[in-house]
Amino acid sequence: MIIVKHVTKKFLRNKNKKEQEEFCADKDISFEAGNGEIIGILGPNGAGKTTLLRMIAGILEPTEGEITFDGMTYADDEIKIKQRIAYLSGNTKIYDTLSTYELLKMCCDIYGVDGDEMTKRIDEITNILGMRQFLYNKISNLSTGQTQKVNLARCMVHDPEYYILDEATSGLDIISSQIILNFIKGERSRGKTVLYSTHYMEEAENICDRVIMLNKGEIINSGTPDEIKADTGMTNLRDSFFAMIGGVADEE
Ligand SMILES: Nc1ncnc2c1ncn2[C@@H]1O[C@H](COP(=O)(O)OP(=O)(O)OP(=O)(O)O)[C@@H](O)[C@H]1O
Repeated sequence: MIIVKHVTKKFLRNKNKKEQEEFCADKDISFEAGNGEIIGILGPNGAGKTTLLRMIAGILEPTEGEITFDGMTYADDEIKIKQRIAYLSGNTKIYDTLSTYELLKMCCDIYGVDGDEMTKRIDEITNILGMRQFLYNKISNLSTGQTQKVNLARCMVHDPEYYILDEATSGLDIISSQIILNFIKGERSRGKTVLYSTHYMEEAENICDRVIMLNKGEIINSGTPDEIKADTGMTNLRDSFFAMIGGVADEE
């Protein structure tokens, strides 16, 4: 289980040409994600989704608050946590002069997955994500969707317990998206914990057990998609979101 307790992240931004000001990218965020659950982190551009996931992945340190993974914290158990998480970020650069196979082998080396276990794991991942056809091609020659599959594949070679997925299906066609969504659902049924940020409200409604809706760094609602729809009197999450924020507004 991942527990996020009163997490805040403050950054400095330029107020004008001369002055800087502090602002909260995430403000007092608390939620829990249990084993066998997919939790959607939803919100518009700039809502604070990536910042939140980067803190949960141990890349950014919260200004305030605490994050625990089955009781472990980054302060005491950083290596143990990092051995158990998969973090997929929207802008990860991968070694594109390697082939998919070479990259997966390198990731296996990093996580200490070797011998028969490595062969089995690469084979499983290749089948699940449908990568057989381009396994030995250079990553620089792959399409956007194929590259995104490689990106997901490289963070799961160690059979992680917690998935932190930022825009996993961004830019993918419906077939590639569905392969990734099916994989995520499969991992949920194996008891894994999945945090899943997306702009696609319909997708979230489809796969998430619960969603956290963020706007301007704050949780504006959370619950099952059905609870949020009932709460706002809407028939879909997209309309619920607009109902909660009172229409379309400028970023602040
Ligand atoms: N390192 C940083 N320094 C200063 N400001 C930052 C930094 N990282 C993010 N921000 C700001 O924090 C706010 C939240 O950004 P974040 O990337 O978390 O939003 P997001 O919900 O993931 O947006 P998107 O959907 O556009 O990716 C934005 O206003 C962004 O400009």
